[in-house]
Amino acid sequence: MAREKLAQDVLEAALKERPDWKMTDDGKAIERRFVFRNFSEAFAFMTRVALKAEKMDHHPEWSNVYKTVDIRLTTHDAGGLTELDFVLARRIDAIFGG
Ligand SMILES: C[C@H](O)[C@H](O)[C@H]1CNC2=NC(N)=NC(=O)C2=N1
Repeated sequence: MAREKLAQDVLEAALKERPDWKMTDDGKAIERRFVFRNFSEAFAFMTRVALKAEKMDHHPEWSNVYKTVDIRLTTHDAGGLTELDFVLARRIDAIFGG
């Protein structure tokens, strides 16, 4: 899967398909906050995301405080957003949505 930075038009189209994510850092990353009922649910979600990310060899930047998980996606090798970030975002949304 491509680890090259996405062109502006492709980036805008990809973002439209992930309405819950917001672009940050001058278009270098996308971010979303996930809130759960408790820590156990938040951590279970993180475990599922971690396994998926490891399979993709593409890893989130994230933090967890109690029942909140903040995720930032960017491709370090490319210094910006690539197809991999949007594929991972879609998979994360699917895990969250059940
Ligand atoms: C060697 C290995 O494939 C790379 O270091 C991978 C690992 N996970 C990664 N994750 C993210 N988010 N960006 C990367 O550029 C990246 N590179």
